[in-house]
Amino acid sequence: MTHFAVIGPSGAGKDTLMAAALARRPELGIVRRVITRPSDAGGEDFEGVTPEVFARMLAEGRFLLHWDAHGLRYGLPREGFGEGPRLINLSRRMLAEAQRILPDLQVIHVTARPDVLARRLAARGREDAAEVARRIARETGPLPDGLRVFPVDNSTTIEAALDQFLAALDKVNS
Ligand SMILES: Nc1ncnc2c1ncn2[C@@H]1O[C@H](COP(=O)(O)OP(=O)(O)OP(=O)(O)O)[C@@H](O)[C@H]1O
Ligand SMILES: O=P(O)(O)OC[C@H]1O[C@H](OP(=O)(O)O)[C@H](O)[C@@H]1O
Repeated sequence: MTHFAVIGPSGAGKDTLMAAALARRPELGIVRRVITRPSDAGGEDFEGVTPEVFARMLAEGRFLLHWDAHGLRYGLPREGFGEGPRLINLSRRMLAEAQRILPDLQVIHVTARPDVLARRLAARGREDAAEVARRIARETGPLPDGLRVFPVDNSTTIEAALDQFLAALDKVNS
């Protein structure tokens, strides 16, 4: 089984590309995240919980990995990992820890030009303008060494980025 961490700045298109890849490669699974965000927020398919419920799940050892970002808490439930390859929408800051826990970890790094990110986040409308600005400004530093990283540029069309994304998946699985 191979684990693919899908990383990159907010608005780069991680969720869009993961969903599109799933439609084309049915053997893939996506780890459904637990997030302290209202369940009706849209975008990815996730489990929305209150901070209290998140804290309880954490104390019960329910998460393989968890992190905080954008004023929210994110958890990857252990039951989301099973047979078959998995796509994982992961914080860039979690890569080193994820690599320790999942030694076969491969990384798909989705990026887009900053002006494109800003336009897409504004159009998505999930966050207000101040939060969009904070997301654009967020820096996470260099990626850790020793990981196999496949870059995907999603500055133009989703089809062009999906071709790069699927090529990365196929390279690992071939
Ligand atoms: N190539 C593209 N062309 C036009 N719009 C796109 C493209 N890729 C993604 N989008 C749109 O940009 C917005 C951001 O994409 P998405 O939510 O997939 O990004 P993300 O990386 O998962 O962001 P976040 O980390 O904030 O959840 C969405 O509204 C999506 O429909
Ligand atoms: O900036 P870094 O640390 O890489 O990522 C932090 C978090 O930001 C995004 O959250 P969301 O999907 O917009 O809620 C990513 O999915 C990730 O979980």
